[in-house]
Amino acid sequence: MEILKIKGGRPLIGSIPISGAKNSALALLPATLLAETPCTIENVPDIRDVKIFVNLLRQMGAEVAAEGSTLRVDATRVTNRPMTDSGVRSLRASCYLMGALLGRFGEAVVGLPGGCHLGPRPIDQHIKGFEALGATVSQRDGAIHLKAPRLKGARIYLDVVSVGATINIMLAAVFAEGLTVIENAAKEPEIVDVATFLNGMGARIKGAGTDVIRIRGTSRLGGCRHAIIPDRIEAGTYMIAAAATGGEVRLDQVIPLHLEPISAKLREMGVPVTEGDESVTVKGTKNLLPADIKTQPYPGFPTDLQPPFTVLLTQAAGTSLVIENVFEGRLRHTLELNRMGARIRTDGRMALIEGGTPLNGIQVRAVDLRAGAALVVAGLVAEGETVITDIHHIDRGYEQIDGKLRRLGADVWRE
Ligand SMILES: CC(=O)N[C@H]1[C@@H](OP(=O)(O)OP(=O)(O)OC[C@H]2O[C@@H](n3ccc(=O)[nH]c3=O)[C@H](O)[C@@H]2O)O[C@H](CO)[C@@H](O)[C@@H]1O
Ligand SMILES: C=C(OP(=O)(O)O)C(=O)O
Repeated sequence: MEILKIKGGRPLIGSIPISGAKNSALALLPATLLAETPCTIENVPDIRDVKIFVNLLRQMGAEVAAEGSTLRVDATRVTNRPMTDSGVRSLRASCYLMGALLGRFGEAVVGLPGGCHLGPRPIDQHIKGFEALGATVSQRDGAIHLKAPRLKGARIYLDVVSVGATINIMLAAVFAEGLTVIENAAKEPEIVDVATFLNGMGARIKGAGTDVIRIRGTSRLGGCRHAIIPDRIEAGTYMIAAAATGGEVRLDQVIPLHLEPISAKLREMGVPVTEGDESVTVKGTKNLLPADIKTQPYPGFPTDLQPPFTVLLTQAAGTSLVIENVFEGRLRHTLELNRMGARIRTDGRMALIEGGTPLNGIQVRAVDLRAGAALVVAGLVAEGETVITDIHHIDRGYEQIDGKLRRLGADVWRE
């Protein structure tokens, strides 16, 4: 089991490129199952979740060839088989096999998805969507069984704004007869990326990025070439780390508009953020103001950046409030941060963070992906050496985190 060691106290200085978005890549890979000819996907992040998903595609009979960060996926010889192994159960995005296999074969057996433990993560809205399209859905032996001899377009209102349900319904609906309308759809940039990819394959999807998405069914899709959008969560993590260490960091290959919820919050705290065409620069300040964070679906403040942002708030001059509106169990990182010297009190979905608390390097455990990212930021700020265990969680979503941090002058290594 690898660990990360960080000697804190050095400001991050310099520039690094941001990789392709995890949450796009993990939806585009299953989307390739819908194409009759090979797809080429550029800017694929080299992260653990992608490797696991590529293995799942290979298990199903797809040919996947990599050249640098470009993947060529030929899913023409894929056969439908129950997908229930540990890879499926370790990924949240494996739930997209339901929509993609239902769309392609009219039936699917897919194990219940995994992903970060953030409290309950139901899939009732995915199922509501599949049923509205005409599928029968049942759960047996830890797997979802779906069947629909013919999918028919329908009007589907999501009771909660869900990234996963929006994408899954899009995947199933591209071959549904007639018009499917998703109302109260999620608006994340990754959803727009998936719709752009599917449209490149020949699908007819309109409205992605708004809360009403219209999908007119088609009978065939072909492969296409597509470059994944930059990972706004990876970028946001480094923006936070730059601010927390009082450094100056330029992030290249980003879409500044996607980072606006984070840039706006940093500016509110007195941290200058400047935007180029495809870059953002964050300049740390000694006088960090406190701020309140309420996580929301896009374009609100992203839940995935709440854990690392909490660390920044421990360094502000005053008390800050965090309200985690998306996942009820996403404050577990605060326990480890308190062991490092933070003073954070939690109550349900709320955390009250006392600012101006020095952090000390100790051994801590990454309980999930972004809790792990929070500990990395804490380690960069802390006095002394921080040892982070269970870093396989961090590797799920950050490409070469130690290498990128070293390029910015951090004293961090993997053992
Ligand atoms: C692989 C991937 O893209 N993961 C992202 C995706 O997760 P994921 O797609 O799982 O998150 P959702 O947007 O679906 O979840 C949002 C909220 O809706 C609830 N819900 C969701 C579906 C459902 O059927 N019923 C239901 O009640 C969830 O419990 C949660 O409270 O979006 C989250 C919210 O931006 C991010 O944190 C994750 O990084
Ligand atoms: C919650 C996350 O991922 P997943 O949905 O894949 O568990 C995340 O990326 O922070």
